[in-house]
Amino acid sequence: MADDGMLLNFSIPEGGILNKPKFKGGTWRDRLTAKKSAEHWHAKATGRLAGEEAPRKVPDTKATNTNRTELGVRVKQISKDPELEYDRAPKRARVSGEFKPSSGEKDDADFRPQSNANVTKKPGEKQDGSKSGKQIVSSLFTYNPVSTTKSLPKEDSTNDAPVEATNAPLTSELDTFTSLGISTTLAAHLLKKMNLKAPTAIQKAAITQLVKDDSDAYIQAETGSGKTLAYLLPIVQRLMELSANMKKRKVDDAVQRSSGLFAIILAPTRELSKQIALVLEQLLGCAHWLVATTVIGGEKKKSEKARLRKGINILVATPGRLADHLEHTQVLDVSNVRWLVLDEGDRLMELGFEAEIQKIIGNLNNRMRAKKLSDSAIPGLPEKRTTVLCSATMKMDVERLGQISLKDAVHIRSDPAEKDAQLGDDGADQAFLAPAQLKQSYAVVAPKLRLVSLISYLKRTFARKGSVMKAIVFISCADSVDFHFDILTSKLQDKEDKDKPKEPETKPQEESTDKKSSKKNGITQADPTKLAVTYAESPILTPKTHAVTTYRLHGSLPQSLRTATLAHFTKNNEASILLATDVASRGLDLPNVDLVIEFDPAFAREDHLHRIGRTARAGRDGRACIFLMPGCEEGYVDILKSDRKDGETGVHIGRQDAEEILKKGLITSGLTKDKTAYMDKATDLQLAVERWALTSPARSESARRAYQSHIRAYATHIAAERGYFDIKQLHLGHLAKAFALRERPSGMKVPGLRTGAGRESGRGAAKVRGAGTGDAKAPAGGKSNAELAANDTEEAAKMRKAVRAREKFMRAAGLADEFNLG
Ligand SMILES: Nc1ncnc2c1ncn2[C@@H]1O[C@H](COP(=O)(O)OP(=O)(O)OP(=O)(O)O)[C@@H](O)[C@H]1O
Repeated sequence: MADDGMLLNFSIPEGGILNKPKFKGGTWRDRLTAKKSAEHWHAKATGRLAGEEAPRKVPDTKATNTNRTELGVRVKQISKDPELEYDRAPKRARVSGEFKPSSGEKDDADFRPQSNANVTKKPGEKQDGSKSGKQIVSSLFTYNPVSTTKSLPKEDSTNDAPVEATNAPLTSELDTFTSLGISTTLAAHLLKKMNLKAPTAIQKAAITQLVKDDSDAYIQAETGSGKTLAYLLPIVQRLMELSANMKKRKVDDAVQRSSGLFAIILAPTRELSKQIALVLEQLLGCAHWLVATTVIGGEKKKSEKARLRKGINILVATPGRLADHLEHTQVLDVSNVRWLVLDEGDRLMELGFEAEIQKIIGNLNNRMRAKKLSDSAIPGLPEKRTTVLCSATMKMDVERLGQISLKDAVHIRSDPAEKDAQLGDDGADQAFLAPAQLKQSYAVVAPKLRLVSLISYLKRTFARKGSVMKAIVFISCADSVDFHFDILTSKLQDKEDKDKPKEPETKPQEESTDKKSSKKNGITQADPTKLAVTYAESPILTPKTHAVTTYRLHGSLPQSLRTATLAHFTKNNEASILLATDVASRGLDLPNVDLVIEFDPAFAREDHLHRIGRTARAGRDGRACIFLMPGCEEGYVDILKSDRKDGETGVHIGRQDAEEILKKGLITSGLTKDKTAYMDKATDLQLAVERWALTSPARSESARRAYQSHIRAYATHIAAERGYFDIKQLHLGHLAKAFALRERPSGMKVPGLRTGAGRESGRGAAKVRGAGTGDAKAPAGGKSNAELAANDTEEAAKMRKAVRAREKFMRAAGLADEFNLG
């Protein structure tokens, strides 16, 4: 037998005959190189390198750092298993089979599959993705946090059941304005000129009390219940009576503008003051001898003085401006003032007007006393001044305002049977609720999907002509409003135009592809990236059948522009969306608002109630949807439930998730069988937005600013609600994607996160996020999570203080921006 024919009866272990050597000594780099080299030769020996690639293990997605899926983050994964360890960019995968890298893109790691686990295959697609169908790779849909309320039963099925409106005019034949003590002249005017047939419940209660009694009053009723007329009607009625009496006694012809100032209405903002003045003007149409005006700043004091000099009977004012006039305008005589109304009491206090209000009340008291001593009071004028405090919500500071301004006040509510408003432990009003007919829902949307979900939601909302006329989208800060306005009013390119020369870096930042002015539907279309432009048609939302116009409103816009924008939005009878900060949350009565979207949740429950109260007014229907992120934010649903009269039963709060929103908004033909088509569409949309942001440094900068301001604003949620909106739980890297950013901007100072601590979206952020989950490890920099949390609280408190100081400074400096909250 020849040697070469000898059989050796050895069993070869599966792993090969070469045992994996243990490497000792040297630096970690030497050890790693030696290990890799051994593995290489081992693979060669087993024939893998000859033609096929060694199969890479699919990493355990749970055990890995989710941040590696971030846009622009070079993939680096550390695992205990050396076969899973790699530090190289995996191959680019095609998105929708069409995506090619943009020359302007810095890093495209987000479009690479990190592992097979990240690849969603369509039915019929080959396992290796080499394809018969398209391969969808979307980092938008990977590593998203899981919703904690997904398993809850759907509650919106009962949403269609008709609910009786709680802020509508009364329907009983007995409830007429005249039955409350309003004169037939005034009641006829209400009917004929203002189309108001019957009072609302709060009007019934307030008018009955205030037309016959001089006691102070505290009016509290839900949003959109007609509080403005509840205090204006009795004042006008009483002044008309005074005038009639003077005529009868032949003391004078009647009350006229020179007879004196009888009533002052204070409101926290110029917008609100103007709105009140408008309603008052309409009312005075039947008593033209009574004259009203406003002193609200924003125009020269000289012209305000001139109007005051001519004589007025009713004054609508902001506290800062009135206090100023009381000090410097001699001609302003307040000795006859018998009605003082403090509208939106809690807002007046929040904006720091306590000192001004105290000054005004002190001044009124002094002048009234002096007049009484001089014995020249107008006959028939009440002896005592009536102060009315008006608010939809009742917080600690409203109580404080009540202490300053009211004496033995009567508490007026829509339903006298309702229990008295009580302050909860957190100072929140337990009795205040949203109008019952308002349909509320929440959308659970992961941070990465927020932008595409918002666009999809709006697309769906305005798809059918006439279904929704007006929507307001609340956004936390001015920078973010500007950023979203720019996106919604720009023409996003579906695909990258390879032939188009890249925009030079030096090109003026304001220039955009859709800058030419045009006129459509009476609305001027212009370059929306210019701050002076506050409304423009929205190409991305406009279906074939009708135009959709997007507006923006925030406190950083000049007053004249804000006023003009609101006026235009009010008059626009076509589909329109207002993107706004909380400047639009209080008191504003914008007609025909069908939908309120809280894209960023409000900083406090009261603000949330005021925001959603911009719809479902005076008995009309309305819908409100709040975007919440999976995780702790979902706990906020309990707050939503407590907004409802039927809160205990926990019904009528609809739930939607991103998948549903994207499907409904992006898949227009219901025929598609492809269950993942929405992912394709959403990815394309996200890419289009990112390309749009990359085409100009101005846009990239705007995105970065919006992102930073958003995070800072997030840190200012009130302490009682910070459990739901915990900045330490915020996935900063994922959130960057919602601002069209491919990575989290570096060097950003986030409350609770030191600059540089999270060089990349993953690391620092992950450590801080761990704080909320009891992770005891000290984050980079040696600070404990508790310290970071404390820092966060301090930072947030500092920030709030700074905002208040800024507002105060603006007022004091005569920049007079009482509304500058954006
Ligand atoms: N009696 C009535 N009948 C029908 N509509 C009314 C009546 N009274 C007021 N309205 C309308 O209701 C809307 C809301 O009124 P108003 O702005 O006074 O509400 P509000 O209670 O002050 O709301 P908010 O708390 O949000 O400031 C207005 O458009 C107003 O014209």
